[in-house]
Amino acid sequence: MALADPQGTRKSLKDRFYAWRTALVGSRAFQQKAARLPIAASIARKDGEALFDLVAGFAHSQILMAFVEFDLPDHLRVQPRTLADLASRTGVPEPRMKVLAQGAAALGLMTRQSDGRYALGRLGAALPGIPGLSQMIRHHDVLYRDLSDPVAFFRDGSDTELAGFWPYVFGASGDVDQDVAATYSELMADSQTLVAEEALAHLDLSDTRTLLDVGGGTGVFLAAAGQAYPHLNLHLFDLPAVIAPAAARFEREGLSDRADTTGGSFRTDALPICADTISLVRVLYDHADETVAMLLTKAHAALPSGGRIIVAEPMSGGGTPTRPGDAYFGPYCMAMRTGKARSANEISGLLAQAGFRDVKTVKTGRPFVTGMVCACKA
Ligand SMILES: C[S@@+](CC[C@H](N)C(=O)[O-])C[C@H]1O[C@@H](n2cnc3c(N)ncnc32)[C@H](O)[C@@H]1O
Repeated sequence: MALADPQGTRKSLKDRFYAWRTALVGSRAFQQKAARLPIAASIARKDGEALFDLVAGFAHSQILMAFVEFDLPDHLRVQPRTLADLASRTGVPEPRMKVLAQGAAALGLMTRQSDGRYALGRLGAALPGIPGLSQMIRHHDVLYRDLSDPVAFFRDGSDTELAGFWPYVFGASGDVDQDVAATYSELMADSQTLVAEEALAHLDLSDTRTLLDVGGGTGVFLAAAGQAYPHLNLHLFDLPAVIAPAAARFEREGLSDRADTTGGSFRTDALPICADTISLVRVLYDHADETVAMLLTKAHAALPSGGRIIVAEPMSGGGTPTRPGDAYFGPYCMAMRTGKARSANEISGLLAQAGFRDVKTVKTGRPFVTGMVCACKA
């Protein structure tokens, strides 16, 4: 049922209920009353804590950054330590180290023992074992600066530092300096181990003869696929400046007799016709819709009939926004200035538009590592 509002536009009953609920929850008088009622008080307290966590989130991230920068996981790896010990190991004055250690303990990175020494908490102990995580935290200084003026960032954001950190996405000709390529490839390779693990846990490649990984970087995903499927032929396509470490990796891992690389740019070159499955791991989210549409059309052309495409990358939650997809990868991709975090539905739409059929979203166990959408060429 729709009712007229004072401006003359008609509001649905749902919208009127929403306006009433929003005014009520935002009213100080209601908040004070709710704080005295048993169930409402517990909801209000939880909401208050959640809001405060959001308010303080940027300080939490910087405690995490300091925890990593001061190598605290390493200093605490073998034994708990006193503040004086940590202070002398890091060059941080003891009273300041106490503030950091207390903060890290509150966040689960460290714990404070009854003898006053500090140890690694479960999260802090896990961190060094997660491939690429410390490097990822370290490179956040760049995004942090880009977000330091969020009003300007969301309004315009035309001059972001992160875009310079990942210059390859601008390379229309695939023209990228070797040293620059090495810096980003290393970070990508470290973190790709997790992505490969997650993707392969939810994929069956037993029927695939040759897997072409487009934008495959230094070959971590292909090498992991090759190790998991001894019959699989591997082919990597990436910018010429990027592929040399992939060939070296295949050699090191004893995969060279069934692995090949092609240097080129998917913006200007056709994709090699060699595979019955093409994967795009963390590639689409770097690019605008037009580039993605063009790339998927090239992938469609390169596949035989019945061939398969796999898109694996962190995704927006779409209709159900998620913290990793929408409150991290969304702004991150916007700071890159060329791409965006898309939902599985948006990716499915782009795949269908490129001619793919049987488009399916694959549910992964750790969507903050990667989501996945697969489709077939008819
Ligand atoms: C975000 S990285 C992902 C690398 C790897 N798939 C992973 O998940 O670690 C994007 C990759 O796409 C490659 N790439 C970017 N533009 C490209 C282009 N025009 N042609 C081919 N590869 C490109 C980059 O060199 C880079 O290796």
